[in-house]
Amino acid sequence: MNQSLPAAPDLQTADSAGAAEAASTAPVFLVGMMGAGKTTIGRHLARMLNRQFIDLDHELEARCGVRVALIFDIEGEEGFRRRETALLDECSRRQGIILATGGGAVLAEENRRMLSERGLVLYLRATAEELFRRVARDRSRPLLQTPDPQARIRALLDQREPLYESIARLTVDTGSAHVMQLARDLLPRLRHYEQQEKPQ
Ligand SMILES: Nc1ncnc2c1ncn2[C@@H]1O[C@H](COP(=O)(O)OP(=O)(O)OP(=O)(O)O)[C@@H](O)[C@H]1O
Ligand SMILES: O=C(O)C1=C[C@@H](O)[C@@H](O)[C@H](O)C1
Ligand SMILES: [Mg+2]
Repeated sequence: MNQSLPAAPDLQTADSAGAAEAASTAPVFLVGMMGAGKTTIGRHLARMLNRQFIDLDHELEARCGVRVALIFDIEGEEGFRRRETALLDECSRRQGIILATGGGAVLAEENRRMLSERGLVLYLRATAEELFRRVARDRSRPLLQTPDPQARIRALLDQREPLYESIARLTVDTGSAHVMQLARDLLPRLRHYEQQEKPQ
């Protein structure tokens, strides 16, 4: 398509009361499939920990001024992945943030390296059936706009599960628990991890 996306504005910096402490704390990266709960749980976690929350898909949309689906339409998945990698490189350097990645951010080896080297990778796991239930009615995910989205989810999960697992320091089965409860249960695990990581 002969259309180009607008130039990107700068990343907004949200100040928070915990900014001073967060400035020296490694970022937390949420990975997992579409519908795993990265955006929803990440937002709760950030609020509970008084950290800045960044959602990579939303940040990309804010910078391009269009939705992810339109980026796929105009530039294809390849163009989207290039933008995703560039933005991940920038955002993953920020200390103290909670970053919800896109479901396919783990596909590129370069991205996996950034994630595992720069922060704590938390994998939100769910079965293909659960994922399908959560995203079935949502039309915003271009990779699921196929005649059989459930089969697509299964195929993507088979391909990606080993990639999520290869970089995850913590894994959480999201099952049927409420997202708020999942975030609450994660707090002590994150704190424990951060204590261990602190230089003695
Ligand atoms: N554990 C859960 N139980 C029930 N519903 C959930 C759970 N986790 C997420 N959801 C719901 O599933 C939908 C998708 O969640 P969310 O957008 O957070 O997923 P995501 O991992 O960010 O997906 P994407 O990679 O496409 O951005 C939302 O409506 C959310 O409320
Ligand atoms: O799983 C994926 O590949 C994607 C997930 C979403 O978060 C978006 O990043 C986009 O829809 C692609
Ligand atoms: Mg999301």
